[in-house]
Amino acid sequence: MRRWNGWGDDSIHYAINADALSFLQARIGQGLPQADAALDHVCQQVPESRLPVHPLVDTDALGRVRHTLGQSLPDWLKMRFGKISHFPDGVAYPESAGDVRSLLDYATLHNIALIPYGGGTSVVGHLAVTGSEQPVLSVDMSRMSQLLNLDKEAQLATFGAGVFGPDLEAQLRAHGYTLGHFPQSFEYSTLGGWVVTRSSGQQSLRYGRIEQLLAGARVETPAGRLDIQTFPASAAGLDLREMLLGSEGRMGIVTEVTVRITALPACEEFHAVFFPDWDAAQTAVRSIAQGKLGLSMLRLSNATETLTSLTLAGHNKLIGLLESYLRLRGCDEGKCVLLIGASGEKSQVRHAVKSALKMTGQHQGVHIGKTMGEKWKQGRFRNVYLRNSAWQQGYAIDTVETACDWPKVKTMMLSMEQAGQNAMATENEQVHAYTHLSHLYGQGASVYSTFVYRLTGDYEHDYARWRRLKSAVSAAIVANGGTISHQHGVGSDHAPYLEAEKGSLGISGMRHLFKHFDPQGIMNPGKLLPVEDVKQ
Ligand SMILES: Cc1cc2nc3c(=O)[nH]c(=O)nc-3n(C[C@H](O)[C@H](O)[C@H](O)COP(=O)(O)OP(=O)(O)OC[C@H]3O[C@@H](n4cnc5c(N)ncnc54)[C@H](O)[C@@H]3O)c2cc1C
Repeated sequence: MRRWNGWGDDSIHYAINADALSFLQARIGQGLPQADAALDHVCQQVPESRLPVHPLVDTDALGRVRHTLGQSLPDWLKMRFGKISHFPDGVAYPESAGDVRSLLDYATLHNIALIPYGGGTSVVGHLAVTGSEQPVLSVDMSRMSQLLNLDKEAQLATFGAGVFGPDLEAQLRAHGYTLGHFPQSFEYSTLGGWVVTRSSGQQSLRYGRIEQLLAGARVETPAGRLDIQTFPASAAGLDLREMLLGSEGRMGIVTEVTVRITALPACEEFHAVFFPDWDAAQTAVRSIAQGKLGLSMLRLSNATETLTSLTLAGHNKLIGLLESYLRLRGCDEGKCVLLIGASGEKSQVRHAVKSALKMTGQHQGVHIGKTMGEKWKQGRFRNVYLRNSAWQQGYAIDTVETACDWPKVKTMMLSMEQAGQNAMATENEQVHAYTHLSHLYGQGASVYSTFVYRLTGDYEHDYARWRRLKSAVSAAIVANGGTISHQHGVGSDHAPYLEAEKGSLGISGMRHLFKHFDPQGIMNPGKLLPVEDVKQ
């Protein structure tokens, strides 16, 4: 069963090996294992629902607890410490666009705030119940998950928006296709969620971000139904897909999505290349990205992330042998690992990998074959479970990400890590910070930093620590000319930083757009734009 206060299935445990634990203890100190609040106890805190009766609305406490929060660190703190101050008043599970329309009419009539709920994997507070006089209904889309149409000639597939990643891929695979969208949250996130948060999958270099995969959609808004038609390309004025992408549930509820699919690749390979230092590695990946070689993935870890991954991998002897070999080839302390993925016809894959390896070779890259890349592929959705095990050992793991142009990438990486470490230095606490470039473009790259630090066991204290680290790293992103999010979206946690990026005219344009579709301001208030903005 899905864990209510952490990541994934509660029968899956992925322990941190003893060496990795000692490594962490040596860097940031011994963790303080935490006792979690019991689900029963939290259910008892759920207040009486303020919702009028509706046949689709369920007000039972367990369902409301399960739909209260997402997966950000502050969400975890609230769930683990049992400190949830606001719950939705009910949950609805629509099965058709007609059900969604009926819920919108009900919400409009009774002035109820609606929070569309996909898979609940948001890491930026998209699902938070803000707490006001207005009752709140969570609309869980998971029952709208069918493949509704498959046009093989145009390579388009239409799904109910609540379809989860594995189900979507299984339905396509049965016909020989893939969407190729694999965010790390793939197992528990949904197509509708991907669209409205502008998600990016690990193999976006081949398949594109969700922006490129989205062909059309059906959205039920308080003002009526919006059908966004599919065209291979169009010069007919503004592109309505762009209004939906990144709308974070503020425009309406997406009920159907049509996506561009690709025939399943005949061949897929993941290779690993080590570089002696960051500068050589960054120059190599920039050249590869700008060379448009037809790869599916490039993922470059900095030295600390490389060391952390090797330690977490276990297999001491094998890693020891690998490190001796790398040392002989000039990659010692400071080495950085690059994973290279390629998918397609065998000849395409061979050609793309060969060209990439030629370029890495020109920048002192040492190719070590496919084993490490294949291991990464096998564990790519399992590694997330480490967040649970780290928590049990008394450590918090948080991530912050951005994207910026190539000339800013290295400074951005160093500034983000430093900002996170400085934020904790006031308490004399150490932060284990490391970074990778997760998505690479000709113009620049996403910069994705992870911060591991100790929990104190006190909710207020841990929340204040998170707030301080998040603010410091976000300020560093803005100061260094990055976007406040490359792939996680805005939600409530990034909303204060949006104006720095869009400008006041841009923000008021968004405000007016949402008001057009949602005149009463009932759709996911307080996310993306502060609540009062929409009502102006
Ligand atoms: C461990 C982990 C790893 C992650 N890795 C990645 C990654 O690699 N790439 C990436 O892009 N993101 C990643 N994320 C972030 C998250 O998975 C994405 O933001 C995802 O797109 C959210 O989808 P969801 O279905 O879970 O949406 P939810 O979290 O349920 O909702 C997110 C927002 O979308 C709205 N929404 C959801 N469905 C609909 C709908 N049908 N109509 C209207 N609004 C809707 C909600 O109201 C909310 O505002 C990760 C998160 C975690 C926890």
